[in-house]
Amino acid sequence: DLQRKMLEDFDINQEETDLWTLHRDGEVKLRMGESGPEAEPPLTVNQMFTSTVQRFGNYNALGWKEGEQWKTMTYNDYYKTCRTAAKGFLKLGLERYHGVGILGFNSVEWFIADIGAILAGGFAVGIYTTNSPEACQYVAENCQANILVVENHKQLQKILQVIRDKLPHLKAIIQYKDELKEKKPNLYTWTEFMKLGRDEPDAQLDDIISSQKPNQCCTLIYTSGTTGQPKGVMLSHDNLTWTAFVTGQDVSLTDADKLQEVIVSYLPLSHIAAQMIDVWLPMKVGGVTYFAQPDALKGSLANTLREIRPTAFMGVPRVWEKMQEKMKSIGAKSSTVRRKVASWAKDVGLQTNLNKMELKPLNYRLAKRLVFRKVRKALGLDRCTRCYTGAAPITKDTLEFFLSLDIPLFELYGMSESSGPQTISLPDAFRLTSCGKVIPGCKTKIFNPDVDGNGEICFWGRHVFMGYLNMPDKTEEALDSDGWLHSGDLGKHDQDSFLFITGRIKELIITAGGENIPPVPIEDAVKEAVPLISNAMLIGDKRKFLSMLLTIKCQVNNETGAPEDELTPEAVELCSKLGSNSTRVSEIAGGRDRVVYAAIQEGINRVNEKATSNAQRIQKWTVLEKDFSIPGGELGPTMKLKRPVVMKMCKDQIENIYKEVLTPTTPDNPLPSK
Ligand SMILES: Nc1ncnc2c1ncn2[C@@H]1O[C@H](COP(=O)(O)OP(=O)(O)OP(=O)(O)O)[C@@H](O)[C@H]1O
Repeated sequence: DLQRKMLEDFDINQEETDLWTLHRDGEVKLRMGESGPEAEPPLTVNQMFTSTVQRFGNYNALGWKEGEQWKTMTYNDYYKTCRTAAKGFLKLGLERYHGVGILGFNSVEWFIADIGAILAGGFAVGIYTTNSPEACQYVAENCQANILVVENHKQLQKILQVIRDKLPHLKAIIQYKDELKEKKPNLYTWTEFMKLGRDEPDAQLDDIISSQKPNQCCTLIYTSGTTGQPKGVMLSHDNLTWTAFVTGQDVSLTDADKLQEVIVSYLPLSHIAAQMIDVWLPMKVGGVTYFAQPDALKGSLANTLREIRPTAFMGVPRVWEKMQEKMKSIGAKSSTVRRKVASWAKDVGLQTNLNKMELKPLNYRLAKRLVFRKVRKALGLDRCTRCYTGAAPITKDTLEFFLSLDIPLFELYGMSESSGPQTISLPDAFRLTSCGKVIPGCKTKIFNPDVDGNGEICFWGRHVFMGYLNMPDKTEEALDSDGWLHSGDLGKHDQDSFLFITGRIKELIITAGGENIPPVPIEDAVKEAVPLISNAMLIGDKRKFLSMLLTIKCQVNNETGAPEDELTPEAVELCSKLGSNSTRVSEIAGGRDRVVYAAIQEGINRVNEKATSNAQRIQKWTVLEKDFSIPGGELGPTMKLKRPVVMKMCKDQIENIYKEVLTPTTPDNPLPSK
């Protein structure tokens, strides 16, 4: 009854709306159920926020560092400031269902702009800081941004480059850090912008807020483009508030008055995982979010974690891999005794955790005292009961490394199109390499399973998005007529309903001979066989045979994150073990280092020996002059390979590979030969 009343109050007519829409002002049917979490009354963002303010108004909501000092803001002030920002946006001419693009590193201003945009009836739209000016323009134009909020002069310059004639909807730009280097019309500092809002009366904002419905769009998440042009994923108020509710319950987040949850915000906020974990989940339970420094991923994150000691922490696989590499290199330098103790403890840790012993044996307790506790303290994870990984596949090696240190990494799996999570692994529901079980109130279906139970993973629930803004074909591809979201990922369930991801249909290679080949297992096998390799990309779509682009492990520029020519110390050591003196990529690429090339060929031969068919063998390969990177554009923000981009960038090398060929293949002679 409460449910019906709420729907009536919102003037939501469930019968007359579809499960999806393409329009910025569209409404969708809420996927509500009769009981359980599906029956939870729907809420707008404003309702969720004000309910938390009522309960936890005097608790800290946000924390940031000024000089050496951490400063905080309470929920009361957080809400007031968001309203001020909302009034500022309205004053600057933000129209209903138009974008406020936010381009910058995580900060208080980022959150306030995001929520301010929503309260004012606009769309909050995160833009990746690594985007080129053209990519920023694409997003800003696609969401019809009236306002752009940029971090600093560097980001401002990108917008100024594309502003002329190309952003007809844009009315104002706000820069939230640093002084303005030059005055321009309609360019504001954060202080000037907030002053605008403070002088505005409340009536217009209150009218907008009271007209908002949970089944309308409030946020656009742009996909990062691993599968093509970014798409604007429309998320409704209900998508965000319900997903925060159900996920918070699933992972047992505690309300602020019991034990306040503490989060460190550092992953790109334009990604749904970071938004859900840093903004919406803490808001649901009255948690506090502290902002890391902009150079977090260049090294300062470790300090922030030690200072803040989060109670839950999520890293994309690359973050955990980097921690693993660092710990290994520190370990390698420590004394023999320490190394022996650590190695013994790790054996104990892995065994105990793998066997999930309820009663922890004595040697485990000893290992905990001698090693595990110290490691956690050094990482700043001593009170972090939940460490998560997700957004991209992680290797078993990294999972086992952390498990052996008594730090189980709980996997999350989901998409922007599912407001974040679809499955989560939990302390009492954990299988190594599985990404857990479906979150409560949602369903997973394996579509078209093969004999092993492998098929496309499909999602259903109130977390499923509204549609892609103005993209009928893409929306129809993603959502079938019953409303199931087709993920494009391959996976299967074990007998206990744990989901295992086994590949991505979206990146399946279909050779000219018609064979379907998932590239990731082959790429991983090559990386494992040849430790010198940093990245590998399999080529072969519509081609007669498979080939591979390889990059070598090299140093990364600390400032820009761009790959350099110099090899990593590990790579230099590997070369020297092979009998090569190379210390730079340029000494290897293009076949210049025969010794290294021979070793790579040998590794590839070993991988080929295990290939399930001739068509799955790598016939040719080449080493590129530069490693893949985010600033280079080959990797997305969660370090997933952007295959279409690499295909374009390496067009010439790829054509070369397929040029000087080889006798054509026939069914009788599937292996091309010279
Ligand atoms: N735990 C996980 N293990 C393996 N893969 C994962 C995991 N979590 C997410 N993924 C992958 O990430 C995809 C979702 O990515 P996301 O919604 O962030 O899109 P994106 O990277 O921004 O853009 P695009 O649609 O261009 O790939 C999933 O479909 C799946 O392929």
